[in-house]
Amino acid sequence: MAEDLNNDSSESDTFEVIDTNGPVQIIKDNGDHTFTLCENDLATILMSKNLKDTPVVVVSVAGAFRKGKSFLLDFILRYLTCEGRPGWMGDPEEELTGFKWRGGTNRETSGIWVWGQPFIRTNPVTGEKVAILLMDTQGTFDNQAIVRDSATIFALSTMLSSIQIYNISQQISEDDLQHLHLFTDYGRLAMQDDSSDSKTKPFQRLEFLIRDWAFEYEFELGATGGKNYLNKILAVSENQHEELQEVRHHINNCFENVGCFLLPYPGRTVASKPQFNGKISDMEDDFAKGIENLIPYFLHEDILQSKKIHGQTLKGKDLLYYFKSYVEIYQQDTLPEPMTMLRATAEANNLSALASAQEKYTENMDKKVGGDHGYLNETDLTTHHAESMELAEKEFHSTRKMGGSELSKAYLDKLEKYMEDQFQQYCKINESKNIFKSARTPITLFIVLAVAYVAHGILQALYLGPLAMLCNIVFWGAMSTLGVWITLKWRGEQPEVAEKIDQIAEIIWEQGLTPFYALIIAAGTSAAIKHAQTAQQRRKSKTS
Ligand SMILES: Nc1nc2c(ncn2[C@@H]2O[C@H](COP(=O)(O)OP(=O)(O)OP(=O)(O)O)[C@@H](O)[C@H]2O)c(=O)[nH]1
Ligand SMILES: [Mg+2]
Repeated sequence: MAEDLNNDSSESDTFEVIDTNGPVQIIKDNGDHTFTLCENDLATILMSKNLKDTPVVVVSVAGAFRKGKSFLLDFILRYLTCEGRPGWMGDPEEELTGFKWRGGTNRETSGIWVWGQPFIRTNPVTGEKVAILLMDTQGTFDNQAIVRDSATIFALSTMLSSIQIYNISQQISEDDLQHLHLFTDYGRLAMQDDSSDSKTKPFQRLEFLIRDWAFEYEFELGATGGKNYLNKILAVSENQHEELQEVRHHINNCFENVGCFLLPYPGRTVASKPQFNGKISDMEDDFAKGIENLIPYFLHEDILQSKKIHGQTLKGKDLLYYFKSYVEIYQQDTLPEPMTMLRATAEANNLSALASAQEKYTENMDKKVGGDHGYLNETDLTTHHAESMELAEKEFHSTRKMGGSELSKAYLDKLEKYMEDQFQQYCKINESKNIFKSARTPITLFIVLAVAYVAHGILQALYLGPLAMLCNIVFWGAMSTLGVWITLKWRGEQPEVAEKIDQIAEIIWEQGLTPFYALIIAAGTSAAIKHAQTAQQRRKSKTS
């Protein structure tokens, strides 16, 4: 039934030939929270003669770090290598090799690895010939990873596998479900495709694998106990909190099939002896039996299903394309940042404090500078802005927030920037209400034409013909500009031309009329003072 797959690179001679006789890293952790696809190495495997046009079954193991994922994959390897024949578990004294695994606290697997030699099988039920590809992943939440790293690896392995084995220690906690929710949603986001039918589930098969299961008296070991246990965990009831219900609905909506297998504790040697090298003789019998039952449950030829995306079966060459495009999506900045619950809550707190502080500012500004109010002089406007800022900042500080002062400071800066921007808008609105200012252009033009008219008359009387002519030109120039301005304003056309006229009028006003106006005011004031002094002197002399 099985065929040996020899990598024939004749059709892939654009790739540098690599040794595919063992684990091959296909996604590299760059150590700076970014990942790179090892395209050449992946292409060497997926574009090989036998795999390129063969539907692929991708078996992935993902979950928290240091929980025996690579160790399990090495037993899957033995099963596939022996084609599942009796005794496939091997010699009880044989060392366990394949994907690298070891004890200790430091992470072993980094990025994503696949076994370089896929296994060809034919499903006896469907007659479909498929190639099985084993995928080992970096554990989530190791001490070097941020949430995005874990989410990226988990999401990529879920998106690109047909069986995702979610490896969990001891029992399924709400935490495990929340993480699954976050990671698969991160995957679903990257997979979003307008052409896809939103009713089709994005992922195929999810298998919870519970290690060190200790409650055999409640749920028996193996797939049956696992199924019952999972039914209990994923049950949705009306009196459950909305958040719990949502996670459960999400899992059901994301995966076509969900299963669970309960595996017992492997014994102290496996769990904590540094000398342990994977010998079956060092394992508890129950555990070895569990492994023996578990792998056919996952990989029995009858239930093998090739990888499908949007309903389309993927062959080796298609999988290469999807790897490239999905990794690329995670390398861009277009996806939202997945966050820890604490960070997300803290950001939500700060955002809501920011929103209410912004509201406070606009509400208070509107009291004096809003649409219904008249023009406010510059000093009062600035004072009112300062008061509103103070009120808004007080509002921001009075809201309780998680995340500490550093995060809070970033939002306070945003608030200040918002208020400054808003203030500029308020200044413009206020300016537009200044009737005198809006009448400045016609007044200026009118004064210019009046002065030119009078000057023309005087200069003509003095026989200064050329100068009088110049005044005449200024008069008609000002008159027609005023006509154009009034027409444009009235019809609301070509505002840029009207604006240009306003600017010219402004210059004439500032340069010519304002000093003249100041002169008149000064002269008027000094005349008034003089008049008052004379009147006072007269009164004094009368009384004496
Ligand atoms: N308690 C317990 N330990 C196990 C089990 N299976 C394997 N181990 C031990 O777990 C340790 C880690 O095994 P690995 O396969 O390297 O774990 P991993 O999850 O791949 O680790 P990372 O690659 O670092 O994420 C080894 O010492 C194994 O002997 C199990 O079912 N229960
Ligand atoms: Mg590992």
